[in-house]
Amino acid sequence: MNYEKSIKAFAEAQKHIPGGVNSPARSFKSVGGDPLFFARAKGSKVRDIDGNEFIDYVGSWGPMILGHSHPKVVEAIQKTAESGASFGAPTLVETEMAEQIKKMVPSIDTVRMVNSGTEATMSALRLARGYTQRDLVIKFEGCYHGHNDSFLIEAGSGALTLGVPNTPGVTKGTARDTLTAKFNDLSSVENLFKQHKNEIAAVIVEPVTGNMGVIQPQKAFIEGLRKLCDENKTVLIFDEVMTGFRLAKGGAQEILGITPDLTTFGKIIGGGLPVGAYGGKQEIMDMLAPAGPVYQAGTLSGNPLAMAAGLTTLRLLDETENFYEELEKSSAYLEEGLKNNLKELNLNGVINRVGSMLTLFFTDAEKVQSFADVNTCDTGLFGRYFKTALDKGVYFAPSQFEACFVSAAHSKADLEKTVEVSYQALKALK
Ligand SMILES: NCC(=O)CCC(=O)O
Repeated sequence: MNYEKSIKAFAEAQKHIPGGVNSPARSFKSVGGDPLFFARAKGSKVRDIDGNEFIDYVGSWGPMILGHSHPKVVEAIQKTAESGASFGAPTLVETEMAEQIKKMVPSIDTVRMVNSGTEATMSALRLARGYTQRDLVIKFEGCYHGHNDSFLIEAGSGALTLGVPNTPGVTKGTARDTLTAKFNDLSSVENLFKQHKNEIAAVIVEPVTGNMGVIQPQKAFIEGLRKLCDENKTVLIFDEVMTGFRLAKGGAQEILGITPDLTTFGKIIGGGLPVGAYGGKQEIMDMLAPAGPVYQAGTLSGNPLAMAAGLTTLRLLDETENFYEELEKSSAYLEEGLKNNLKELNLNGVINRVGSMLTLFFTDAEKVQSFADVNTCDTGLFGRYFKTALDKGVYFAPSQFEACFVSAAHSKADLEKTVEVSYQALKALK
C-alpha cells in the first residue's frame, strides 16, 4: 500500500502538534513508522487520506460498537445541531440519558455526565475520597484509568506502550497516595489493606482489563475485591470505560455478577462524541455538589450533541434483538480463526477474548492472566505482525497492550478476510 500522503501529513503535523498527534496511543512509535491519517469511515471500514481501506478493529479505541457513521447516530447529531450545540443549562435529554443508563446498569442509582473517561475516573476518585474521608487509592499494575495524575502510576495503555508507566510531572505526594497491587493476585491487595488500615478510600479496577491487553479476572479475585472493600468500608470502583455497554448491556459487572459501589463510563456511552459518566450508590452520589459538598463541574457536561449520539447508541444496543448474542458469535468466529492460524503455523501465542474484546499476545507463556505474563510478550514480533496486517488491509490497534474491538458492522466476509490476513501476517514472522 502507498502511504505517501499520510507520511507527508505526519511531517507537517509534527511542526505544530507535539509528536504530531493529539493522543500518544495513536502514534505508531512502538510499532515503527508513521501513523495513518484517516479521512472517513463507514461501518467496519476506515479509509486513510491515500485512499487505502482497512477493516478496523480499533473502532476509535472502543466507542464504535455499532460501526462507524451509523445512520441513526448521524441523524441524531445532525438534528440536534440545528437546535444549538451547547447551553450550559439543563436539557431534557440529560435526564433521558440518565434513565437509559440506569435501565441498562442496575447498580447505578444516579449518574453524573462528564466529557471523557479520564474525567469520570478523576471525579469518581475525588468522590470516594470525600465520602470516606480517606486519601489512598489502590490501582493495579498495567491497568489504565485515563491520564489523571493519580492513575499514571504503573499505568497501562499508551503509557505502557511508550515505556512511561510512571510519567514525569506527577508530584511525589500524589504518587504516594496511589498504591499498586497485582491483577488476579488477591493477596497483593490484602497486604495493602493490612498495611494501611482505615486509610484506603477506593479500589479502582478494570474488571476485565483492556489496557494491558484482555485479561479475564479470576472469580476468587474479583469476589475477593468486593469482600475486602466491604470489610474495610472502601469504595469499589469498576472502571467500565472499555467494558461498559460492550460486554453486555450491563457491562462487565453483569457478566461477573459483582456490584461495584461506583462505575465509570466512557467510549460507547458517547457514540463517538466526547462523553464520560460516573454513577452508583445513591448515598455516595448524593455527596456531589450541588446536593453535597464534593465539587465537580463542567461547561460541556451533558452536552446536547454528545447526549444525542450517546443516547441513540445506547438505545440501539438496548433495543436491537440479540445484539450481544450476534456480537458474541462474530467475536468467537474471529477467536477460533486466529487460534487455528497459530496451530496450523505451529506458532506460540495466547489469545484472550471476553465478548467483543480480544488480544493476541505474542508470548511463549501458556496463559496470560497477570501483568507479569503480559510482560513476557515479544513486542518486536507484534510490531511486524501489525505492519503486515496493515499492508494487507486490516487495522489492529498499534500496540501489543491493547484490545481489538469487534463491532456489529463486521460482516462474515470481514472476519474471514481478517483471519486470512492474520494467517499471512503470522506466516511472515517465521
Ligand atoms: N487504551 C487506549 C485508550 O483507551 C485510549 C486511547 C488514547 O489514549 O488515545
